[in-house]
Amino acid sequence: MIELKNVHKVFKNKYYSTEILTDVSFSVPTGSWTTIVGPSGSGKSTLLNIISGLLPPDSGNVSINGTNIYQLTDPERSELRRKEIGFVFQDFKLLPYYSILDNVILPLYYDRDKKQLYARAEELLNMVGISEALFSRLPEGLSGGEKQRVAIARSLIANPQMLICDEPTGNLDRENRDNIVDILLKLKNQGKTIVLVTHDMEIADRGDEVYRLINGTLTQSEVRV
Ligand SMILES: Nc1ncnc2c1ncn2[C@@H]1O[C@H](COP(=O)(O)OP(=O)(O)OP(=O)(O)O)[C@@H](O)[C@H]1O
Repeated sequence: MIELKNVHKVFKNKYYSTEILTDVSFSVPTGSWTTIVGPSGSGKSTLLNIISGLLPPDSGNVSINGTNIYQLTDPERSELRRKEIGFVFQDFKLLPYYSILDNVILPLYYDRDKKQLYARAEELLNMVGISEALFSRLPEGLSGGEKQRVAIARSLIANPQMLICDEPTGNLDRENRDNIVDILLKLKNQGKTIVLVTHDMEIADRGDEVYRLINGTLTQSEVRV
């Protein structure tokens, strides 16, 4: 369960002060899919960064399974992030000079048995529909949809409970988008908790809960988009 209570965030320096989140409270039950929509610049990525322990709020609480993540030390928070949260981004963020298989194992490269790690990576790549013929390619040899499927496999390498997805289908055509949505639904049905930001109203409709972020606050969408 992810819980945010009265989260407030201002970006400021000596020239400006911009209040991005005024008072955000919501919770995401374990094993559910929550979608966040909102205008460009409304603070959706900022909110994801706060939820995932990358950006402390100015006030308010963020807890994951009852632990206030900003009361943890930095190393404890990094460890929680590494083990419990998988990330999927619009631009895939695959490393260009590593093979597909190596991209998938990289998050755990230094602390797991390599043989087991490669076996798990192969299993994950199979699960997202990437054929073995692609395992040794560099990312540049893949289509956008394939890259995103590899990125999802990478996000699962540590078997995290949560997936944070920032516009995961923003660079994809309709067919690939639907394919990624199907994979995410399958993961949700396996018990993963998904928090997804999108501009695509058709995807928003696939989640269990939809929130709109407008003027610094989050409101639950009463009518499904
Ligand atoms: N580190 C920062 N310092 C100052 N302002 C920032 C910083 N990060 C984000 N912002 C500003 O906060 C606002 C919200 O940004 P954010 O990226 O969270 O919006 P978003 O809703 O995800 O936008 P989009 O849909 O366009 O990706 C924007 O006006 C952005 O310029």
